[in-house]
Amino acid sequence: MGIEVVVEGLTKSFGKQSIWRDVTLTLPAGEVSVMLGPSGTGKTVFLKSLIGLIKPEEGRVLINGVDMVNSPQGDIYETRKLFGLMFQDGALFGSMSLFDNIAFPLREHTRKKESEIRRIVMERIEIVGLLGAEGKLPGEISGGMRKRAGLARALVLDPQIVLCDEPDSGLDPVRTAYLSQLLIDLNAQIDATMLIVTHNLDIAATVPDNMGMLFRRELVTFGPREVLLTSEEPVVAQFLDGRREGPIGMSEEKDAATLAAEAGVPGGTGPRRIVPQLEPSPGLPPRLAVARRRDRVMGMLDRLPPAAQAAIRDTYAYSAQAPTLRMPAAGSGT
Ligand SMILES: Nc1ncnc2c1ncn2[C@@H]1O[C@H](COP(=O)(O)OP(=O)(O)OP(=O)(O)O)[C@@H](O)[C@H]1O
Repeated sequence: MGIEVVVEGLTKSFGKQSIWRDVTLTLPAGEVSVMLGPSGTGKTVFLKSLIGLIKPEEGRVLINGVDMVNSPQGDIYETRKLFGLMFQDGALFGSMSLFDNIAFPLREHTRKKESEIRRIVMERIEIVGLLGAEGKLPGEISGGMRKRAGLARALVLDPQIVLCDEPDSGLDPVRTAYLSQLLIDLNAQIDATMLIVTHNLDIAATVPDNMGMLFRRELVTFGPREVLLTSEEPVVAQFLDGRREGPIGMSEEKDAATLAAEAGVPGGTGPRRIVPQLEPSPGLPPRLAVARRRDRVMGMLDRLPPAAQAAIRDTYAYSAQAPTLRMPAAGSGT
């Protein structure tokens, strides 16, 4: 099972530029979480802070008792091996075949024999639906395939925590839908704790158990998906409705005059409809996180806003009756 990630009071700036302050949240073990936020709000910096690649000035990131901010480098390096990382561009080596790209972490960080490496790599290639493409170079395949290869590479060291930085960037809506299904299938197969950074509203609506949002140097909210999806917080509502009216401007924040001029412009289009979360593809095991999440969320129900409580009750009433929202299995063309 994946490992819980506890973030406490994390604060980061670069020189005089404050990125975010006092970020506190817990990524529950084995569940899928999404971090939303307008461009430039420090989502990538947040991911890098979780693995100890960027040092926040204050706060802690606790993983299995190791603080990824303040522990000795050796402990941070060891704990980093628990992570699988998928970067925006797939970060593949252009001169290596997909097979060699995906095998790279195994050859670099383990002493496994080539036969064992082959078995692991082919297994991960199958999980991400790239069987048959393993001999190709990254330049010979589509952007969606490169992303899936990046995901396969993130999986070879059996990570217990998977971080994906904008896995949908550059993908069309259909490819993004396949990718959403792949992320849920992956969670069912490996039960890892997953954090996905994205702007994509379809991924946000259908994939995560939990959602958060960074804006104006703060974590606006983080919790069960129903909390954010029913939130009336202006920045959350604007982001989820994809509107221009609201606190988010072209350069992240609008000035007071623009906001005042917008006062009175009708906002959203009424209550948002919450679509059901995706289920694993047929033939895959159920996600173990589902039962754990249900117990966890029901235990905190009376502390959540009324709209979120109602949505959570609906979620579980719905899943008891008709547990199916599913994309076809990923094909090799995406
Ligand atoms: N190593 C660094 N040194 C100085 N500033 C940095 C560094 N890394 C990131 N920044 C700054 O931190 C801010 C947040 O960047 P980040 O890439 O985390 O945003 P983001 O929310 O991931 O954006 P996007 O959604 O556009 O990818 C930016 O202003 C960026 O210039």
